[in-house]
Amino acid sequence: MSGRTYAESLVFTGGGTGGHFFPAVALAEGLRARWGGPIWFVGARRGIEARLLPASPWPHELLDVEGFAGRSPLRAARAAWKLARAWRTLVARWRRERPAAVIGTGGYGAAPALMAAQALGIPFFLHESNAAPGLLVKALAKRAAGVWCGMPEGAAALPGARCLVAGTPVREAFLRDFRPVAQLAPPFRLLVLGGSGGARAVNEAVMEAAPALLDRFPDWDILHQTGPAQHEALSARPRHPRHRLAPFLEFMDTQMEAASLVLTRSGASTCAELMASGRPALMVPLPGSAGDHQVANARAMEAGGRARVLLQGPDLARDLAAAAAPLMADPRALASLARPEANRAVDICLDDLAARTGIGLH
Ligand SMILES: CC(=O)N[C@H]1[C@@H](OP(=O)(O)OP(=O)(O)OC[C@H]2O[C@@H](n3ccc(=O)[nH]c3=O)[C@H](O)[C@@H]2O)O[C@H](CO)[C@@H](O)[C@@H]1O
Repeated sequence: MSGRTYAESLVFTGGGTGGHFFPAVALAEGLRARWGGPIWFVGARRGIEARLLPASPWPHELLDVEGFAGRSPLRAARAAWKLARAWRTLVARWRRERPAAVIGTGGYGAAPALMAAQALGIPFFLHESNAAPGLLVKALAKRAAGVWCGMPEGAAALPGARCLVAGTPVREAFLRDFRPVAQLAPPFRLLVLGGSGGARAVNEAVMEAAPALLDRFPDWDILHQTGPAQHEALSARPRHPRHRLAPFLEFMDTQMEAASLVLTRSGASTCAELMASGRPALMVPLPGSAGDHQVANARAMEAGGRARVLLQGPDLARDLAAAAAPLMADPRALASLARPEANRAVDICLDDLAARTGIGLH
């Protein structure tokens, strides 16, 4: 994509996980409908974006960078060196081809572009989905032209920044009416999600609990997203004939629409998509996520009457079967946990972008 120029473009940067990449896709899709100028993506060569951007319509650049969190000193030093090299490359290019603004949705892949924008005085915006902001957002928030937060707790954790509570943007496939849960007919579907990378503990627990649950509830089947890394090993194991596995689900909106109940981790994008599609959830937050934000996300869903929360303990398979059984026993009663709410985050963020930069959007 190096034949195209960054000049006057809006650059989206974010990734590593889907939770950091898909909000950028959602904002870019919304922007495309309201602006005729060039749009770019900048991400990491080893993030989820490296798999998804080549098949997308977006011009993009993938940088050789890696994360710092939890690394040994040696690997952290290598990550710092790669970050500096990617930053220098972008600064050199953007001096000649100056973008109009840069929008970062977090993750290590967003660091070089956001830091390059800061160095060159290009206005930049941040989106933080979680209740507890990530490292990069904390480091850059005060210098950002605007910080768009998924939750009020995120804004409260960033004093001195120009925060706006906008919600978490969802892709345009989620900006529509969904068939109400109460209208679904047998076979009812339990959709198991582990976030963009899959969830090892949830996978193990579901493999163990599924046979008895499916025998007990003959009206149900299970579609289980394992994550690409664990798919092959899990596929080789015996399982119930109504238990299907998939490494990654491409059309998450239609998969959610077909589900009567979603058993899931509580990453911010998944929460936003469950709200938009009005699907009831049994949430098993990732233990030990930064600032315990997955527990905060799940509790917020529960407080909104949209989910039950199950904290991961030593016998997750047993706990999960005990929590799922009463929900599966009465699928129509699940409708009381289904509270669809239209997602307006894309427009809220883009209106702020227009107001703060003067970029004309229709
Ligand atoms: C382990 C980890 O670090 N998780 C974090 C990561 O979440 P992670 O990327 O796992 O989770 P999220 O739930 O936020 O987002 C997942 C996204 O991937 C999509 N998807 C997922 C699976 C699939 O098969 N197909 C598909 O399209 C979902 O529809 C959703 O848009 O970023 C989130 C947002 O900062 C955080 O809240 C999570 O704590």
